[in-house]
Amino acid sequence: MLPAEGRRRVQIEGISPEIDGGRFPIKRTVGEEVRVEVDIFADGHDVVNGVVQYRPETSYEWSEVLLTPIVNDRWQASFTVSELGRYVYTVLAWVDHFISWRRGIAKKIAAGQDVSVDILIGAQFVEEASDRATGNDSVQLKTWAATLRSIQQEDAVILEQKILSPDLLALMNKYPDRKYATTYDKELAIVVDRERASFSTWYELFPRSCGEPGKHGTFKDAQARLPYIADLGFDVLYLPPIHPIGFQFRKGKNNTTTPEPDDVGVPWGIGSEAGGHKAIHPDLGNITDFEEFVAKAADYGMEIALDLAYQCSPDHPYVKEHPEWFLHRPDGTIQYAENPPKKYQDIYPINFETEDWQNLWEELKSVVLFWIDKGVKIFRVDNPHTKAFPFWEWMIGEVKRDYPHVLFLAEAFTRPKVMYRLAKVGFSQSYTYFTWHNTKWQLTTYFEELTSYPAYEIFRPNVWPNTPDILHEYLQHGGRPAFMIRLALAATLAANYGIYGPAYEVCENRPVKEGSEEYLNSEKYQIREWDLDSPYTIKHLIKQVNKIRREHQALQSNKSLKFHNTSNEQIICYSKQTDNFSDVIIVVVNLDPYNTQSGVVSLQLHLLGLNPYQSYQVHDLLTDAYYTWGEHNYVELNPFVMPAHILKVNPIR
Ligand SMILES: O=P(O)(O)O[C@H]1O[C@H](CO)[C@@H](O[C@H]2O[C@H](CO)[C@@H](O)[C@H](O)[C@H]2O)[C@H](O)[C@H]1O
Repeated sequence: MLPAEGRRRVQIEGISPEIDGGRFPIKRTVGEEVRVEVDIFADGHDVVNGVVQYRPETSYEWSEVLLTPIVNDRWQASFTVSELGRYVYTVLAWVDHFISWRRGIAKKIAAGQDVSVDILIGAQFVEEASDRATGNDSVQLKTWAATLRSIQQEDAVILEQKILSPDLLALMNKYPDRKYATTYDKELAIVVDRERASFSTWYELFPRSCGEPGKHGTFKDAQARLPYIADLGFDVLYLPPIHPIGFQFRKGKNNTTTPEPDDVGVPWGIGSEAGGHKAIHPDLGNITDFEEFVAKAADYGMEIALDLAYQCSPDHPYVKEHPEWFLHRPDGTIQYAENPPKKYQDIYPINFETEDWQNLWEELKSVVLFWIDKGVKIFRVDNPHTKAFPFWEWMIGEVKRDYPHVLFLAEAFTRPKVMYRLAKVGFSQSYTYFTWHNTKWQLTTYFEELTSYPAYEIFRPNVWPNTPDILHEYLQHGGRPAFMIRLALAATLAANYGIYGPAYEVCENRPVKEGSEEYLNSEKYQIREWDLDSPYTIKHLIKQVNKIRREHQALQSNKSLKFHNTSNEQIICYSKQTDNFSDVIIVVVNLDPYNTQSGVVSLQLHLLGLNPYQSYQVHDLLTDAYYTWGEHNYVELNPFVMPAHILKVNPIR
């Protein structure tokens, strides 16, 4: 069968970014640039030309930006996304007969050949363009066509001046002949989020631990903690589930399955007679208290992130009202949830293969809409990898269509492909393996992967040195210096990071038993009191580091992250900078929490916009010291004093 149009000679291939053949969108935040690269070429020697077309998905009008050649038939163009929501982009390319003609005639003139017929051909192209143009441009092009026709072969100077005039070229570029243009056969999507998606500083807090000693804390008590958390410089306050907690199979302190009558249970064991995912734990307060809490947090510049844990305690109303949403075993019981080797005896997982999946999906979506209505704009999603991918793609897509400012953080610690897929189906941010990566090699290779194509386009890392589930042995054994080191790394390697506090700032390091990553007397199972004024706390460092992040744009994105050589395996060095080098930050960290380490860091100065033959000044934003640096620099860091340098580069002009 003949193609509908066989005269489209340009081939378009190798477009980037394009995720899985265009199946998934890339991610950007408002005001960010999208750089598109593509191979375009045609048969023969004709010159090709092309544009990247882009538009918000809801608009019918394309904007265009001209592609420029890089090398070897590879072209590039960049554009900026300025609105929240989804955009699409594609490529259009054509054989440019005018530019091909111009290039050919230039060579012939240079070789002194007769170009009288070529001039007439060019005039014809210009005339045709005048028909495509309107207004003054059309008049000008007609004049140009007449001028060309009047040129005599003998007028060598005029010949060159007129035919090769940049003004004529600019005018012709406005009206190319795209009759036989090739359009890339896909429109590729972009999800454009608000800035907090790419730069955020999280603090995880159990509100029930904010009360008077020995009493269950309320939202009102937690409200009193807001100035402290805001003062430390956090802008997202994440609360573990705030719903009623079940009684059947409730867990006791330290994850025992034999609770005392006064044990408070685990917040993730959601649902009791008092309600399910749309209810508030009666001991925390009521919906009005919650809304007040959200508003107060906003007054302190913080957003509340709510935990979205789609699972039910055996007492959850869904278990009675929708038994079909759970998988019943032949004996009629429901298997409790697991994330091997962890056992969650107090919760039932939802069965995403239920016959009634449409109603289930709608109900789960309604949970999100319910809390959006109460002022929540960020959801930290518990264990998303244990729920079906099609559900997430649908639910997040639906929610973001109407509420494009809403963000979802995927709390999945699982296989890399699964984690990336969750990001592709819509999660705005993702937890990472940072918590377990402590060596220079691990950190370098992992962050190089996260900041390279294609991960960079889809996966926004949110790194946590600790969580209520993970007290890494590095923190267990490394003492206060270990907490300082991991904080400095998290806050500077990734634009999104968080800590589980106050356990972090008070350097809580006792595991439930040797070899376990679980905390002793974990706040997941009991109310805890924390000494926020202990002399051991690292809150001053946290405050300082968060201030540095806010004041330095270089640290608010991951895209420029580059690692530099160091002569000592215990010392890691990396840099970040803004596109125009207005803000350049070099970070050096001693990874050894036990010993002073020293060595030489060798910087790739061209990556930092610095002249390799000139020294420059660095200002340590942690200690306020100044040093004069060059390409190779000696460093010495005592982890008991300050295990890191965060250096602002001041070029000497
Ligand atoms: O499975 P993950 O390591 O990703 O952990 C997340 O989900 C767990 C289940 O929701 C949650 O576990 C906690 O709640 C369970 C249900 O109440 C309880 O059985 C577990 O003992 C408790 O750790 C975990 O905190 C969350 O981060």
